[in-house]
Amino acid sequence: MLIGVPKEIKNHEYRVGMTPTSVKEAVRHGHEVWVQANAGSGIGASDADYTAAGAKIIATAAEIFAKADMIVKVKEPQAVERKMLRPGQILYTYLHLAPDPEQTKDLVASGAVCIAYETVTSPRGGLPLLAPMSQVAGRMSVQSGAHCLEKAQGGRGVLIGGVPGVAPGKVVILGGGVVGTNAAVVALGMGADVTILEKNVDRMEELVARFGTAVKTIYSTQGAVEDECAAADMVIGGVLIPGAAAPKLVTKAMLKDWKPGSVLVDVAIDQGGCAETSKATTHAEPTYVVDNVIHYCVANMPGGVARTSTFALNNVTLPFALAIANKGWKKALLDDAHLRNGLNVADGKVTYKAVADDLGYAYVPAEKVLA
Ligand SMILES: NC(=O)C1=CN([C@@H]2O[C@H](COP(=O)(O)OP(=O)(O)OC[C@H]3O[C@@H](n4cnc5c(N)ncnc54)[C@H](O)[C@@H]3O)[C@@H](O)[C@H]2O)C=CC1
Ligand SMILES: CC(=O)C(=O)O
Ligand SMILES: [Mg+2]
Repeated sequence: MLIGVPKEIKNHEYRVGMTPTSVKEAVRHGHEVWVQANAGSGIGASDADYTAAGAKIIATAAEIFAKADMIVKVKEPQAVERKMLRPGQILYTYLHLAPDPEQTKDLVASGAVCIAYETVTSPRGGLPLLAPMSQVAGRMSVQSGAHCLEKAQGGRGVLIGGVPGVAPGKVVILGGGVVGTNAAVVALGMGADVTILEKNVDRMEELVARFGTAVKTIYSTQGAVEDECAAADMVIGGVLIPGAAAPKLVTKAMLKDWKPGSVLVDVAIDQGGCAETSKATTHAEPTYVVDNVIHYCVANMPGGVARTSTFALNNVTLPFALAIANKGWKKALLDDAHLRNGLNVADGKVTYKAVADDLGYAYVPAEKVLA
């Protein structure tokens, strides 16, 4: 199979779909890999590194999209990339379609086979191709939020860990999954006062088993969200209903009760965000203020630490990329129900129920497209 790796073009997105090591592995399995010139420059991988791994360096994305059987990316295809997709071409990347009707419309129109990293599942539960980026974003969220709390950034002027004699800042984490757990690791490491709001009782038991009494867990209701967030210096949004638009836990009306200069880091923004006032921002302009609350809503946070993120992502995406390339997408998806859960759009049909429901498309199960 001819695998194509274009350079990412989203704002300040420095990750790349395949590392030289991943390319070498694909070539070893008999595949041809075309990598766009400079695609790896953001992670310190040169064209020479890719050539040494067996890739062919191609000048433009257009040439890659025109010929490749499978496009391997990181971020959802931007409008100019969507125009280049071809019927039957495989697109393997993050998509986050539920909050993105424009992208969904274009992917349906393209006739391409669109496999979303974020909905592939695992026999052990969870979302294995989302998890490493959630680990990164969760850890980064506290680092970014702490920076926003500095006065020069418009923040409250609170040092998140406090000092002897002065209480630490209060960090409230909405959702105790991968983002939430990793945010807690860093917030606790910095000495913050940490509370996690969660809906899943088993998950709360796991959090307590892991962190002991160092974190407080509270069952997530609207009242709990109101009370805890109003007392917080930093709120981190890490809720998820897989594939669906994020639930709006924080209403605009709630913000008037929040501390002036407090910060909301809405990591869930790639699924639309968990606050009514959240809208996606970029690394170039990561924040804006609503009702004296700083909003940090960068939809590709891991792109900011592209080296760590690219290697972490490739660790989990490569085995499935090889399965698709070795067997062809239909057999790979028929053989593996968990990879099949990644199929969001194929042959002009929406094959992921939450996306179809949220955006008003007819839902066609993946099994029907594969029949
Ligand atoms: N902005 C960015 O750059 C990045 C964003 N993300 C996003 O972060 C979000 C969270 O991802 P993960 O932690 O991997 O998901 P996860 O599935 O591991 O955790 C989500 C948690 O939210 C909980 N939850 C659901 N509804 C809730 C509610 N009403 N109140 C409290 N908790 C609730 C679930 O029980 C679950 O434990 C996703 O939207 C993901 O796409 C992930 C990586 C990077
Ligand atoms: C998960 C995601 O959206 C990202 O890593 O950018
Ligand atoms: Mg997005």
